[in-house]
Amino acid sequence: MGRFAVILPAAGRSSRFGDPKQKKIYAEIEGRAVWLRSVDPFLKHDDVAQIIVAIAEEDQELFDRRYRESVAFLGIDVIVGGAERSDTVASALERVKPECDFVAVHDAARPCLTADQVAAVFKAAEAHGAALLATPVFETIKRANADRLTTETVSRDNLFLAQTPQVFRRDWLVEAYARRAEHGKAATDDTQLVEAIGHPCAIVPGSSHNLKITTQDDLAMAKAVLDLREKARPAACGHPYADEQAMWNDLPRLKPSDLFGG
Ligand SMILES: Nc1ccn([C@@H]2O[C@H](COP(=O)(O)OP(=O)(O)OP(=O)(O)O)[C@@H](O)[C@H]2O)c(=O)n1
Ligand SMILES: C[C@](O)(CO)[C@H](O)COP(=O)(O)O
Repeated sequence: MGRFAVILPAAGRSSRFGDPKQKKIYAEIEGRAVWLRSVDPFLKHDDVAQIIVAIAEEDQELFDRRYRESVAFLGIDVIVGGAERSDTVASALERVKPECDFVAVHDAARPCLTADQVAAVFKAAEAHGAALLATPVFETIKRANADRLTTETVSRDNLFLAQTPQVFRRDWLVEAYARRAEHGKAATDDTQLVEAIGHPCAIVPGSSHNLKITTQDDLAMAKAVLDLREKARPAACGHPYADEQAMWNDLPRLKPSDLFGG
């Protein structure tokens, strides 16, 4: 089995979140910060050897004050990120321990990831060298001009929405970052850079529930997802599903009474 380092980019500005008092990753859902919820599913995985959280320079004092004990207890390494997401990942990559042969990158702003999804994307990365969670595009895609008038309908065949975690052989990701200047424009995710050096990345089925918090609406949605998941837990209500993934697979066909009795 590989040894995995996990990088959580958490150094963004939350400019689209629209809350001047608090960045999205520090918002709390049922008393636990979004960034800590994003770390949680990795803590359950035996092959995780290191977790690195990269925060913004201006958040250092707040982070230390609020999370010093959690960080020490969980053995998390904290570093300062950069101006763009890829700068943040590049800095974190330099801190990965030598014994880690795979690196997972997961947005600190995706708090609804599950341990089963982590296990699936780790396994695919071991098999293919690189893997990411993604969901198929189900809606009709329009291209518009600057006046917001549609000009074209784009085929959605084989189109996917990229999520995180994105997991790579360490040597591939290091090479991709070493050559990122060749890429031309800023990469919005890490698979772009790995694809650019010639390595396809395997798609592992994600879920719309693994959403990235960008706006306040997304925070409300993440709260609803986690609330639903908490209520649907087998131990909480004694429904017949012992395995969480089996329950999620069946969810579209279930009646509320199957989950909650009555
Ligand atoms: N310089 C940056 C920019 C982004 N991120 C992180 O990358 C993830 C995805 O970025 P995004 O959702 O765009 O976050 P923000 O940059 O904070 O949001 P916005 O673009 O609205 O300012 C987030 O966990 C964010 O903290 C980062 O670590 N360093
Ligand atoms: C990495 C990512 O979450 C994959 O969907 C996304 O690309 C981040 O995008 P943003 O431009 O930083 O919001």
